[in-house]
Amino acid sequence: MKYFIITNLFAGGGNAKKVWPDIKKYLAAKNVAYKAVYTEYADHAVELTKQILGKIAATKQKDVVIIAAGGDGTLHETLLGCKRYYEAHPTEKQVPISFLPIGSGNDFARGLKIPLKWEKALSNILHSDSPTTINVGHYTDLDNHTDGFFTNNFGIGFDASVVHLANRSSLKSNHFFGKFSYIAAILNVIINFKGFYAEIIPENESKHIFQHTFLLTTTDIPYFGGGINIVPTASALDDHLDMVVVEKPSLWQLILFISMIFLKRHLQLKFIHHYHEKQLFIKTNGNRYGQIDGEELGERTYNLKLETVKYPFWI
Ligand SMILES: Nc1ncnc2c1ncn2[C@@H]1O[C@H](COP(=O)(O)OP(=O)(O)OP(=O)(O)O)[C@@H](O)[C@H]1O
Repeated sequence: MKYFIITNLFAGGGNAKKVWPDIKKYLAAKNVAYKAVYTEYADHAVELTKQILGKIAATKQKDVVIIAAGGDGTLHETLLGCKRYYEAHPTEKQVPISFLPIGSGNDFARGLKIPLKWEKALSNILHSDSPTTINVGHYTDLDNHTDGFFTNNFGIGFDASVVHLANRSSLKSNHFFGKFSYIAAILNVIINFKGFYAEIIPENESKHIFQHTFLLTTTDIPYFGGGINIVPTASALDDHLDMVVVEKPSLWQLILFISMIFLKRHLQLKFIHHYHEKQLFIKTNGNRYGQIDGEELGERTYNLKLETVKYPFWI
């Protein structure tokens, strides 16, 4: 087996850079055939993936795996690179994606029970002998006819506003104070957030309308936001997506919501709506922040179709 490793040394607030020399030593000690490439800017992993797949096809290499080594953002870009490459080359055999979690949140690893310790995760990759089909999230923007994919979640509202604010915080780049940028952003959003209008159309159902939406997250895995178990029953192995809509809570409802998350019983609360569907449509009014796999989508309105599509993973 040969491994192509797409490495984001900036993942995990410097953690990836710290552990990378040990990962290389581990691979050398086990005589693993691999080639590592490094991301040099945001979105670079998409291009690197396409280039690697092009070379694999041109040299007719078999028994190859692409490993995304970094955080969920690096995995997201690697999946996008693969999907875009095979859209252009539909007859080629799809190379499986593997994930070495050396980022910050690592929600995909938590969701798929990939060990968070890199030694164990890498050992599992090297001992795996066949691909597993994962149903990743796929969205189509019905307004501008673009599309994209997500391994974890697509969030509109609260979670996306937190990602947006935290990314702009002067604390974020500090290795020690980085996590406080999220706490500060969460408090800021809780105080200032205004609920927004959203329409949800589950498969074969009529429209559900929410006038004051706080959180509208579609997820393929149980976790979001770096380990928050938002839908404990979600699974990337089935062909369904889970959506959680939280109506703007009062302070006591918010406290109840957070407490119930720890007990994994928050989905029973009256102001929380849970959907488990093969296909969902979302329409929102007013500009709102969006996030996809923890990466910012900017501020806009949404008119989306959401479903799953398959891709082979090496986990
Ligand atoms: N050389 C680079 N310089 C700056 N940004 C980069 C570079 N390489 C990758 N990036 C960007 O870094 C961002 C974060 O990467 P990633 O998600 O892998 O790590 P993380 O945020 O630490 O982990 P997680 O998403 O699991 O919390 C991504 O948006 C990616 O595009």
